[in-house]
Amino acid sequence: MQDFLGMQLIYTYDNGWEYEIYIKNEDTIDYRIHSGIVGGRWVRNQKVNLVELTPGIFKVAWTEPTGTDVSLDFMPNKNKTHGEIFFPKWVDEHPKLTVCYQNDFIDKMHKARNQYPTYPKTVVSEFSTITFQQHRGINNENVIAQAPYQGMVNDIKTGKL
Ligand SMILES: C=Cc1ccc(O)cc1
Repeated sequence: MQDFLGMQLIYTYDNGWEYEIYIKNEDTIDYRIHSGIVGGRWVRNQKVNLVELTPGIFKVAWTEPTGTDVSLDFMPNKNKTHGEIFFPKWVDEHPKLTVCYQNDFIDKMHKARNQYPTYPKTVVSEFSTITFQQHRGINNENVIAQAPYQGMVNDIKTGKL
């Protein structure tokens, strides 16, 4: 578990969506979405349930202010993850409403999830390939500290960021 805490990972789902996550501590993540239907969205200090299922394999699961539920399995030693994402109907219909630095728009997310329909949900079930991983220490506020931009992943991978 100590190896996983503090990790920054960038991974591309088989459907092409590119995500970045920072495992900030034993119950907190930050993440950034680099591409996909909600590309541009980023979130800090999301509370999660994090468990080590078996040595080297981790599950991270949470429910978001949007009503979206997420359960991710990380296999860092195999450069693989698997994600189950349960989108309420409104996020599927209005994905761009969620594209923001969510921490500044929690009230807007709560209003939208009450105002728009939840059901039927859309479940996205995808494997991904981890293309980058590095240890950044626990509770490092500098890992995910700005909005995603075109070319950011390259800047991270080449050490410019
Ligand atoms: C909806 C959030 C979300 C964050 C990370 C990830 O891999 C999938 C979904």
